[in-house]
Amino acid sequence: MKTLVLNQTSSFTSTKIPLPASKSESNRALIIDALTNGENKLSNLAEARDTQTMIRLLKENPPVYDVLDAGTTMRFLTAYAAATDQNKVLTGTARMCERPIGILVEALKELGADIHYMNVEGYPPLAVHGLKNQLKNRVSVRGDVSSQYISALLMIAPVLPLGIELELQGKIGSRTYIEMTLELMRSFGVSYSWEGNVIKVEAQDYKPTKFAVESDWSGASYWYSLLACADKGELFLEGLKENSLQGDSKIVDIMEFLGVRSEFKDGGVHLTKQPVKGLDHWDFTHCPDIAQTVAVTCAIIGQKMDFSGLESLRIKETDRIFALQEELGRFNAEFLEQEEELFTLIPSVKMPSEVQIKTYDDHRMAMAFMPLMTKTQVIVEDPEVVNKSYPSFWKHVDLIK
Ligand SMILES: O=C(O)C1=C[C@@H](OP(=O)(O)O)[C@@H](O)[C@H](O)C1
Ligand SMILES: C=C(OP(=O)(O)O)C(=O)O
Repeated sequence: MKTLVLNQTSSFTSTKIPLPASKSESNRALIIDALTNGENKLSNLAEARDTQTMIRLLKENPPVYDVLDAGTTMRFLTAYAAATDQNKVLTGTARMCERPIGILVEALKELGADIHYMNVEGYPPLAVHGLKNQLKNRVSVRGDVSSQYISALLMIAPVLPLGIELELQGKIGSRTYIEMTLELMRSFGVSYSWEGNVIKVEAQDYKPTKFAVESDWSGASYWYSLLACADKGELFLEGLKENSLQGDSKIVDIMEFLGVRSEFKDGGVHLTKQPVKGLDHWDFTHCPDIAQTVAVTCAIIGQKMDFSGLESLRIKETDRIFALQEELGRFNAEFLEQEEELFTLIPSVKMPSEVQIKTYDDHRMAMAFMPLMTKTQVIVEDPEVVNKSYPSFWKHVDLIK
């Protein structure tokens, strides 16, 4: 097993981090591009493996779409293959084949798609045989499992002969990602309405557009955490906007309580340290990807805090609740389940002189625990796991002096 040693560094001078682009925005822009008649100008597409996989599969158009471990790529390409009436097998890593997709597949089948589960009902691999005749336009989908099913259906809606009326049932998780999808669709000339729990998109053409992808706020969160945990330092994160399409920009508000001040100027955000105001509770329903970052930060800076809205964490790249509990335990912090879906982070009581972190095939486990290096020597197992969203992550860690 390959490992990476991070030597203890508790203070650093001002460093500029050339953040990578958002894989969420990139993967949406790529699907919309593939559905547009005419030429779009997409710039700053993500270096993330999830995005590079999307680019390669759309370009080479092989009979089998192997998405590896990319959730959005799996869900968006399933809807895309159906809407463009193609015969495709969709598969991925062993973990991808444990991540549910039944809600999306059943909705596509109701619309008229011919899709079969090749192994276990409700999970990849899938055999998609296109959508020849659209049977209806109104479908209901649960909103509490993954917003990616909803985004996938919305993006194909304009190119279906009858459009789609999507009725969202129950609690909606990751709502900011649905809003991102609709905003991107609007940027490409498509109109929609969202009234109550119904989103309506009529049949219409995507218009060729210039679209520049913003830097990645999920990736930015690890640098906020590093500064929150350090004794001294300043950072400049390039390419971030104050009004972002990305819900993970909520990290600005969270870190305002945990000791990091943000100032937007010079085409990015300047981070400086400020006194910790403290934070008792945060609901991560609409920003699940930064829950690990915040848990590790609190564990290191001594902030006890309640976490809710973590329901989707068990079906991501790994069971992120279990992984957090295990790895926080390595430096004597705890992530306690208090009652259903409420967790309390109990900060570290004693920091060992060296901590070895397992990463569970989850890029966010590796990146979230990096700031531990402000307090101890850290050994990260399988550091290349970051390639899923942020291949240059360790190179950027090297910039910190
Ligand atoms: O649509 C997207 O780009 C994403 C939506 C979220 O997933 P869920 O909707 O499954 O929570 C998020 O966790 C994932 O990293 C990216
Ligand atoms: C959950 C994630 O990605 P996906 O669901 O697209 O695999 C993530 O990047 O944290």
